[in-house]
Formats: sequence, structure tokens, C-alpha cells
Amino acid sequence: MIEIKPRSSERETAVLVGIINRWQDEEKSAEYLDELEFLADTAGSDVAKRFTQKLDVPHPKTFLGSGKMDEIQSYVKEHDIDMAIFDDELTPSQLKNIEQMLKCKVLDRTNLILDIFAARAQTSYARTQVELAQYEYLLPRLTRMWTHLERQKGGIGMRGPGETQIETDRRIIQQKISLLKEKLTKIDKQMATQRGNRGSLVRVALVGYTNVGKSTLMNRMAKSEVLAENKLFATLDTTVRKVVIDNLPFLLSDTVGFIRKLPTQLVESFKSTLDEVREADVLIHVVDISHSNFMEHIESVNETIGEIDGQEKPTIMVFNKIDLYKHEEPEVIDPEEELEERYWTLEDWERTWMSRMNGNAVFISAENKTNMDELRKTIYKVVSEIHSKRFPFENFLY
Ligand SMILES: Nc1nc2c(ncn2[C@@H]2O[C@H](COP(=O)(O)OP(=O)(O)OP(=O)(O)O)[C@@H](O)[C@H]2O)c(=O)[nH]1
Ligand SMILES: [Mg+2]
Repeated sequence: MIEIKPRSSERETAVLVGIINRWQDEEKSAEYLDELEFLADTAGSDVAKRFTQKLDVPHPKTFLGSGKMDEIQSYVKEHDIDMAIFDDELTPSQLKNIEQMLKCKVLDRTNLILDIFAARAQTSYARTQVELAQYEYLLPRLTRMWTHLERQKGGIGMRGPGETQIETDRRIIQQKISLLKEKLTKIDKQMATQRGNRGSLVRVALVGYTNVGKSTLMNRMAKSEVLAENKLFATLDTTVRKVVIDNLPFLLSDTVGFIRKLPTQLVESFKSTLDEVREADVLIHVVDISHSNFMEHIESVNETIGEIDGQEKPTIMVFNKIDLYKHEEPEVIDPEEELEERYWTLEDWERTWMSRMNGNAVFISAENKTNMDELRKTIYKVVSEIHSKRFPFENFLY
């Protein structure tokens, strides 16, 4: 396994940069930067300071206004900061200009996510997918170069193809890209065959935002030992296990987690990982209900699932980490007004989602094994329906 900068002495320092506007107010922006900080932490860097600016449209040349950029520049210089991480994707020319101004590494969200994937990819398949995504990210940014930086410095954002980009030209990268694509097509075929060989058992896929507890749940259901940890993107490769609930067998797969603004290059190259989702009969959409942004997480997962045509599948919503769920207490309750969501109790959420999902919503704690029986019953109900249609002569029920 690849270790991501374990010792604190090896960790890099970073400042985060985000904007506040009509679509993301101060609170939203802070939540997004929390997530960015978690990503930065996963990649191995400590955040020294956050910079935000109220800005409806980012500056085309420098993203933020020049006054703000000066402020960041002097902070970076004074505190010897290794890199500035921007919450939004920067255009190639913005990247180039900002690097010249700040004189430190400049990463955007996409770059950071690609870097984490690169460090965490364990199988040759995952590595090939990440490498392809990195080259595709790099290609339009080739003119930028890291000329004013120490070229072989390495570290976050410099792993993978970034290191050799100076010696490489566009043509070579394009050749690389087509080679990698060929390689992936080959592996895809093998994997499709493997999936085909799994027979006709009902397939259930765990999907959900990153870090919600999919692998933990997989381990509980399949009594397996899949890596689960408090890092973003702990899982990059799909794991499949056979699970039996009351004589009813089915296949359960654990997949890569989703994230807001998943880089398009990654969606593209992880398509085959998502084949697992595409070919599933049932989806278990896991949600971390203790996260303040969980409703938005649900939406961004549904968006990605929509892109791979998964919306029509029977879905069970699993709200995990109920042990950590907290809500605010309203000071006065006006019976005429609908209560804001931040005041909702778990029971309120349960009522809403049970009716929305026609009963297919379960509230659990995978960690504490709370309500696992209820989850098993719900899965049984959904899976047995498909199973008995597929194997009409087999009365597995008895
Ligand atoms: N308190 C609490 N923590 C949980 C629960 N379920 C999982 N966790 C923790 O949440 C963290 C993430 O769990 P994982 O199972 O790795 O999450 P994942 O969805 O597989 O994450 P990725 O593979 O990164 O997408 C771990 O630290 C788990 O121990 C729960 O019910 N309660
Ligand atoms: Mg996982």
C-alpha cells in the first residue's frame, strides 16, 4: 500500500482559496472549504489559512482580485507556504498567472483529487485510470509549465506525469493517452468477462459520497476486511462479495465514493469502475446523515448516477452514522410554519424518507451495528423480488 506522507515533518503547508457569491453564501463557502481542507489533509498537507473573497464572477486572469492576491502573496512569502489550493477549477491561463504571482505551487480542486487518486491507486487498473485522467488534465495546461519552480521538487500535485512534463511535448502525451486508453479497453474487456462469469445472481452495489461508510457497511454485511478509514477516497477499486441473507444469496459490491464536482476526467476514466453500478440490479445509496451537507451529497451522487443511467434501478436509501446525528432545538415552535431542516429529529427524517422511498429507507449505525436487522430485511425484500423473477422454479425461500 502506498503511504501518503505519514510523518508530520514531511507534510506540506497550504492556504485555501475560495469565493463567496450568490450561489454560495458565507456558510456554504465555509462548508466547501471544510471539504477542501479534508481533501488537502488526505493528500498530506496542513492548512495554515483560508482566503475568501465576495465575487460573483471570478477574475478571468487571476481568479481573485489583485488586492486579495497581493494579500495571499505576502502571507505565502512570510510563512513559507508550499502551495495554494483553489476550490474551483482554474483555467490554464489563470493557473499560470497565479503561479507567477504567488511563487508557490498552485493547485485546483481537480488537481488535488487527481493527486489523491494517484497516491491511493493500488491495482494496475486503478493506476492506469488515474494516469489517463492526469494526462487529460495536463494536456490543455502544457503551455504553463512549472518553469519558475524547482522542477524536480515533487510532492503534492507533482506526483505522476507532472514531474516529466517539461521534457515531454503535446504529441508524446497524446500518444500516451491513446496507449492508456487501449490498455484500459483491454482490461475492461477482461473485467466484463469476469463480471459475466459471476453468473446470474442478483447484484447489489453500494454507492454514495466519499467517507459515508460504504466499506464499513460492506464489512458488516459480508464479514469481510475491506479497508475503511477516515480519509477521503479510501476505496478506489471495486470489491465484490457474496452475501447470504436467510438462504437468499446475492452479490454485494463496494465502489469508489463520489464527490461534489468530481473531475470530468475522472468520471470518464472511472466509467468502468462505475460499470459495476451500471450493471447492478439494486443500488444501496449510503448517506452520512451526521454531515451538515448530506442533502447536497445525495444530489451530487444522484447526478453522477444519472450520468451512467442508474436512476431507474430499485434503490434503498441507507442513512448511516445516526450515532453522530445532531439537530438544533427551536426556541419557539410555530405550528403553522414548517420546521426548518436543521431542527429535524431523526424521526422527522425517517418519516420523510420512508414515504419518499416507499419504505425503502433505513437509518443505521454501521459502526455500532444499530438497526442492521432492519437493513437486512429491507435488502431481503428488494432482492428476493428480483431473485424470484429470475429463478422462478427455485424456491429458495424454504
Ligand atoms: N460514528 C460512526 N462512524 C462511522 C460509521 N460508519 C462508518 N464510520 C466511519 O466513517 C469513516 C469512513 O468509513 P468508510 O467505510 O471508509 O467510508 P467509505 O464510504 O467506504 O469511504 P470511501 O471509500 O473513501 O468513499 C471511517 O472512519 C469509519 O469508521 C457509523 O455508523 N458511525
Ligand atoms: Mg470505501
